[in-house]
Amino acid sequence: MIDIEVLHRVAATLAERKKADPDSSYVSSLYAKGTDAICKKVAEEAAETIMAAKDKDMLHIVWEVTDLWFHSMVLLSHFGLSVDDVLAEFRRREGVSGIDEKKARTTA
Ligand SMILES: N=c1c2ncn([C@@H]3O[C@H](COP(=O)(O)OP(=O)(O)OP(=O)(O)O)[C@@H](O)[C@H]3O)c2ncn1[C@@H]1O[C@H](COP(=O)(O)O)[C@@H](O)[C@H]1O
Repeated sequence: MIDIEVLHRVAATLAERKKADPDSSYVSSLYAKGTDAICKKVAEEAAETIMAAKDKDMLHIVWEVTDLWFHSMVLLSHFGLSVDDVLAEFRRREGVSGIDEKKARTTA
């Protein structure tokens, strides 16, 4: 299994890029363009993931999901949120069936 620490290392780079020159860094250029541009990239990568899945193209599914995770991480970083916020939410949900969770939501 590959160590999840790569996500933390990339997240640390994304934080550093807040101080970088948008001409020399793709991530800085996205921060400079702002929330709408970052959201647009997230939507584009989600759409490209769907197209790869429809084509049953395993290599492109992995590439597009990586692009989707990456741009989602840029979005988190843009709002001062971290990978750990998402991992903590996964941990909170761990073992809770989506079916049970939905039932609890609709009866509340
Ligand atoms: N993981 C990534 C990563 N994944 C994808 N991309 C870039 O995301 C961009 C958008 O992907 P697309 O497929 O939409 O490409 P495109 O059509 O050319 O893009 P647009 O012109 O539509 O914006 C491409 O330029 C990819 O190179 C990434 N850019 C950076 N990283 C990480 O972020 C770090 C910082 O990057 P810089 O800020 O550029 O130094 C890097 O060291 C990496 O660890």
